[in-house]
Amino acid sequence: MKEQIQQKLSDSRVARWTALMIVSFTMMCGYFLTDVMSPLENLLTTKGKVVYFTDDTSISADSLISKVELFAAANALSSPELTVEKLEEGAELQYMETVDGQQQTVQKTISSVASGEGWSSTEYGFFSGAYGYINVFLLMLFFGGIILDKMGIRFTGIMSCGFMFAGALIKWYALSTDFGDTMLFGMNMQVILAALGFAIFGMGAEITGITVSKIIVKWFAGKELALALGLQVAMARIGTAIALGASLSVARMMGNVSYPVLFGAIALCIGFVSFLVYCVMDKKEDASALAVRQEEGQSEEEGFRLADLKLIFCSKGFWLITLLCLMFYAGVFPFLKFATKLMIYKYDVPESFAGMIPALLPFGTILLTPVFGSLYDRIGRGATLMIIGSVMLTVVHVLFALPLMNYWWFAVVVMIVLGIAFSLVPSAMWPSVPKIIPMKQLGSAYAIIFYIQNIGLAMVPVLIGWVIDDFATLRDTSGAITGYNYSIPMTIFAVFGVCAVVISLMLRVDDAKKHYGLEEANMKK
Ligand SMILES: N[C@@H](Cc1c[nH]cn1)C(=O)NCC(=O)O
Repeated sequence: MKEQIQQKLSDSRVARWTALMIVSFTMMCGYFLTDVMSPLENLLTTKGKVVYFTDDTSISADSLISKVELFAAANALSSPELTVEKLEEGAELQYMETVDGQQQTVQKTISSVASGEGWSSTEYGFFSGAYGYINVFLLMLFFGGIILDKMGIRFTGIMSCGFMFAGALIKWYALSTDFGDTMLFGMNMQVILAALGFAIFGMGAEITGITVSKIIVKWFAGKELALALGLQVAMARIGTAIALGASLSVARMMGNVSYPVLFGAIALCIGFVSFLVYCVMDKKEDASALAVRQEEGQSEEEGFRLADLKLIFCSKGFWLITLLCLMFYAGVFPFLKFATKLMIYKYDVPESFAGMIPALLPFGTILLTPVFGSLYDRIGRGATLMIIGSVMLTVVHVLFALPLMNYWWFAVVVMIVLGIAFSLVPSAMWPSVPKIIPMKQLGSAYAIIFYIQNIGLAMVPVLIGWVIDDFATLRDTSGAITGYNYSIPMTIFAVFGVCAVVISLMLRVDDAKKHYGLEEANMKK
């Protein structure tokens, strides 16, 4: 009789790709919630109601009312006695507007009205950075990695999904509640509570992120690892793209910024259930791996010891990857938080389309990240891919900073280039970590990288929000905001790009010396 050879569940193609799809779906829901507020920056930073017209222009309700009344008075028309309540879908209004430097009478029809929250750019920056506050200041990501290596994938994943969901609910509650003028720490209570929710969500999202990375390495090591990591990132980017492309329309349709968050929380609930399904597969994988080890007479896998962290901390290659991650992602994710408003004020894109241009970036990466991942699996050249991506990031931000080519199509082209850069670096960076750090310490290694990365995700939006308020906001003599000059904020993003280029070059040199294998293919022939 032929002897049955024991196999691990992950040796089955169907099983490992199914596991990948399930956990990637959970991550996708998390990424949706991470960026769901980015297209709402203009709405959040406008006070009172915002009126959207059928020609895709928008204006604050107060400013519209005074324009309509001024027009009626100037033309001896009976006063329309317009109030905010009367501004509703379908209403037609006439007033004077400056078109190409000339005063013209315009007639517009309202398509929707949504409530602005009146936040300052500084408050928006504080809120956007909150994603990383608990991770960084309470060292939760660092502990999250240790919990992952000590307590295992199932416990950590369920815990972190729970945090994501709880944080999303708090954020939704804050945005759907009117706190009046209640202030806390010099900021509106709504901003503080929404930031708290986002901080708890961010802790959950990051710990889920390292858990999912470890899951993929567990199922795909020695197989299609970079492709699998690339596909997971690609699915996550679908979440980002939907958030950037659809969030404003949902807020406009429902009349309030809280609804996109509510939809995200519902999606996350489904993502949580899908992670529970994965846990069943994970248990079976562990049982089959144990049976293989027993059959082959191998001893129990050695557990994680705190002392093992020394190996991580002493690796120069690890620190270079970590710093590259900090600089590269500081130039991308925080940029996305401000990109929609950049499109409105620098490239004159109507607000209803403005989110579509940043949404091109994750859409491009959906295809390209797995393509570059598969390239890395088969051909190698990981360090080179990271250098090229970092150079592209720098060029893109320099182009955004320069006061030239302020055409929407140019913004589209530049955003596509950024999409390529944003595919190149992650598809090479994440699969490079297991080449430097062994599996046993991988949870902690990813956690430390994410920890340092989160310092950028937490601080850069705060910095940019403050810079926009103090150095980029253009005002008329009465102090009213007339526009924004994005040169300084975009120069700051370009500096992160330059740092990423220098670090990726150093990584390439270090790889040549220490032979991590970053330039070699991942797949064993
Ligand atoms: N640590 C995450 C950061 C993040 C930001 N938004 C959602 N997650 C990360 O780096 N993920 C890998 C990636 O390339 O998205």
